[in-house]
Amino acid sequence: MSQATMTRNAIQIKDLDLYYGEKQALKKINMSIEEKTVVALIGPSGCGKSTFLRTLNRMNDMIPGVRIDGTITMHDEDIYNKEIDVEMLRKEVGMVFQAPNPFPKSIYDNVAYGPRVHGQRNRKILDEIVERSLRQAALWEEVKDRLKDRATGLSGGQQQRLCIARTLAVEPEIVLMDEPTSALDPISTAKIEELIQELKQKYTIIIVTHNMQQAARISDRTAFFLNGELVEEDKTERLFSNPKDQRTEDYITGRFG
Ligand SMILES: Nc1ncnc2c1ncn2[C@@H]1O[C@H](COP(=O)(O)OP(=O)(O)OP(=O)(O)O)[C@@H](O)[C@H]1O
Repeated sequence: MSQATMTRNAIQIKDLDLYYGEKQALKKINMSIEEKTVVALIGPSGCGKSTFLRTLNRMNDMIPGVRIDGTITMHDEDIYNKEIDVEMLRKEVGMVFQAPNPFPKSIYDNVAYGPRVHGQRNRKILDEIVERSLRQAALWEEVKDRLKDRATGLSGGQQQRLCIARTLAVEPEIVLMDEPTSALDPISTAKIEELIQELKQKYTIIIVTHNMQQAARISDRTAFFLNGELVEEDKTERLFSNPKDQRTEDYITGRFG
């Protein structure tokens, strides 16, 4: 097989069940996610999209009463294995949240935060990481002359790109995004969507979105969730033009949701 056609899974999910106490929020989810693709998770409110996203870097571990069965494999290792270092996992699988949440620090310190936590103290290397990450997040030109300014003074869209830069600074393999544009205006949303297209050359991106048009615009594959089940997962174009399951068809044509 030639290099160009060789694909590798970034992460593989097998028979995943998740319970919040008695309530089952994810039911036997099976999915393989290829590296360097954009995967959109869609479905009506409460269907389990965010819960599923959070299982991929063990963010649900922090919620009391959560029980998880099944396996999630990255590099041939189950990320729920007791020996896994969860901090390292979250470096490999970064996350960007719905509302931009920069730390009340300078722009520079926000981006340098992760590398510093992981032991990087060399100023020159930190400078390089900060510039590279801000460039990757398409924010460098806008902030290069005010890196010492407080991040909270940036616009919402700039703050969200800063949060993306902060995630990229530790060189993750996978970036999880939970409705990253829902708090942004249309221009900022367009910038983030464009950025996601750039980022997939280097990263695997898994994004929860309420917006089907957004899923259709930016993702290679789309997964439709309903009541904790993964109903259908396919190439985005195919899922929207020729869904296999009646429930997917009903959802994408707006019969419920
Ligand atoms: N911390 C929690 N404790 C108990 N139940 C929860 C918790 N978080 C989510 N749930 C429940 O799990 C189900 C799935 O929720 P989840 O937030 O994953 O759905 P979602 O598809 O992301 O919804 P939305 O689009 O509204 O964000 C819902 O029934 C929700 O009430």
